[in-house]
Amino acid sequence: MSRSAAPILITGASQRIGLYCAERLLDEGQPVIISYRTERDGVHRLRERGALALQADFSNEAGILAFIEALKGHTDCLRAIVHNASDWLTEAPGQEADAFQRMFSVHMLAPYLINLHCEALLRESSPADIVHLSDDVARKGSEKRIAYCASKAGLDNLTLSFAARFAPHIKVNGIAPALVMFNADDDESYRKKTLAKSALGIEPGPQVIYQGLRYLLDNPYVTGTTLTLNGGRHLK
Ligand SMILES: NC(=O)C1=CN([C@@H]2O[C@H](COP(=O)(O)OP(=O)(O)OC[C@H]3O[C@@H](n4cnc5c(N)ncnc54)[C@H](OP(=O)(O)O)[C@@H]3O)[C@@H](O)[C@H]2O)C=CC1
Ligand SMILES: Nc1nc2c(c(=O)[nH]1)N=C([C@H](O)[C@@H](O)CO)CN2
Repeated sequence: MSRSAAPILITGASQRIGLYCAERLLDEGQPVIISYRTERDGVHRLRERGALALQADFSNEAGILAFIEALKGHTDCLRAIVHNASDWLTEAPGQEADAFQRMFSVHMLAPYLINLHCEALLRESSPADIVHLSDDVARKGSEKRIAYCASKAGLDNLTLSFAARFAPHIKVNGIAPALVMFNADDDESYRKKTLAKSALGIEPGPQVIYQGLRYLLDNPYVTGTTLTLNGGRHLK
């Protein structure tokens, strides 16, 4: 009896980019598992479309390990893992150490532990992929989000190490976007200033991330690479 298609896990898919990519994968008949931290309309929509939604908070080791255990209770194989979950924290006065710990946990410890504990599930699928969602800002640093940026730079390094460790069966790549989509509370001044930072000057929307994800999933000869999707921000 043929095995049903192995699911793709997208973390942090209750809204925005993760939700968009989960919906596109479902459109293609791809089974999807998501993690979410907050019960949002997007989670309900994905469940209605047949996705498995597992609640998880990656801000500490216990939450990450609890998610891994829950995931293994639902599947023994994975086509891919997309590490999308992220918190975009600034250094709030007096909260610096907490911010650093949370950024490290969500952007580095969670991908690290999930990759190590789920390697066997990925080896049940061929092809098999890991994709880390990073940030173009890791290229130059960020005075306003020091811990966020450092943790994304560390994530880029995890891409290199896991690509070497898991080859040839599992490909490991990253996507480093600059502005993809604004947040609802971004004011006109911020939007104008941000759009001016790239050569192309647009807010492209989440479809550009899905195009990058599709490329990485479909291409058998790419590993240890981080795709830059930044509108030419490095040219300004
Ligand atoms: N949007 C953009 O323009 C850009 C995005 N990126 C990167 O792309 C990815 C997607 O971006 P975007 O869609 O804007 O991301 P969001 O800011 O919408 O975050 C995605 C999800 O991460 C989840 N999350 C946050 N903290 C935790 C935690 N401690 N444990 C578990 N889940 C958590 C949230 O879950 P919940 O809502 O359920 O609480 C949220 O829905 C991110 O990695 C981001 O850094 C990079 C550059 C630009
Ligand atoms: N987790 C998140 N990371 C990032 C976000 C976001 O909304 N959530 N947004 C950005 C910005 O778009 C930035 O690239 C331009 O202002 C970066 N990371």
